[in-house]
Amino acid sequence: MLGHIARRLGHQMSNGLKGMNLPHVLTKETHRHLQSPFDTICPVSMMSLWPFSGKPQDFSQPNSSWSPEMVRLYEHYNALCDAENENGEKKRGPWRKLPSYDRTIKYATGGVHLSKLVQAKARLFTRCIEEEGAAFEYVAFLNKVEKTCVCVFQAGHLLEGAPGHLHGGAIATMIDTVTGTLAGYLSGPVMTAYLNTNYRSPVPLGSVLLIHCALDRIEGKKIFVNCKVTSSDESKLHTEAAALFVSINIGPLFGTQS
Ligand SMILES: CCCCCCCCCCCCCC(=O)SCCNC(=O)CCNC(=O)[C@H](O)C(C)(C)COP(=O)(O)OP(=O)(O)OC[C@H]1O[C@@H](n2cnc3c(N)ncnc32)[C@H](O)[C@@H]1OP(=O)(O)O
Repeated sequence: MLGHIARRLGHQMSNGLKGMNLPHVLTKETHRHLQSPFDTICPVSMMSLWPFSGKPQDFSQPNSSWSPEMVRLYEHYNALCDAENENGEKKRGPWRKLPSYDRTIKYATGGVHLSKLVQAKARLFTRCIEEEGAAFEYVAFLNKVEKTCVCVFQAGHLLEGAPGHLHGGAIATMIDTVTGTLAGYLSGPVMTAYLNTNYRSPVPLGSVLLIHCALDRIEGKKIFVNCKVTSSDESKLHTEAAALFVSINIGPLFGTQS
């Protein structure tokens, strides 16, 4: 969720801080890191790099643990990120590959709840196991035109629930992550209000899955997103979900009142 805040703030920066009173939203330390020149419009993929002080590692790149099926699907969706115009020139396609880091905003205070030590050690849940291939290997692609997001997910051996099969909580975690990512890209900072999950068929550990999410509707502060988890060839339905996200004021997350 904080990743969305970073992107949202990056967006606000590139739009001349319209409607956002930064001194009230950000801590002094965070504010110090906003000195980088963000007055030019940045593509979404670049915005998400901000406000890290160094270049963070993008964990949604292929590594040696990715199965041939995982790599094939990655390449398939990656190819959709580029399109050609009528002159055969390359232009941006409707899809964007979303980068994925192991933490959210480095300088967020975490409100009043987190000690400095906890803040320094905080890691995004889905990226907290360092061994490649052991847990959540995934890459997500966003289609802003269609308001959809697809994630290619390889379920590692540390995610066992029923013997030899993927834990339902791990599936829900990925659904929350991908639906939350879509809601966040469409509406800015959000929190999950509910995530209704129906498990239709078990997932063998090591499987490669497709997680398809689509915007259902937006009603004021509420963003409704549907999701389907299928086998990589889409022939088998594993899980269905419906999620509600509510737009939030990020002030309290940064330790300010509003
Ligand atoms: C994929 C790779 C990329 C990875 C990138 C990294 C990102 C990872 C992304 C990970 C993502 C992970 C993300 C996470 O895991 S977020 C962590 C899990 N979620 C939480 O902890 C949220 C806790 N709850 C809250 O904070 C509040 O209750 C929220 C913010 C949700 C609502 O606040 P609040 O209560 O103050 O709301 P309101 O009074 O303004 O009401 C607004 C409207 O909403 C309706 N409503 C509210 N609740 C519900 C409900 N349960 N069912 C049905 N409706 C509900 C309500 O009736 C009203 O409707 P209306 O009367 O206006 O019609």
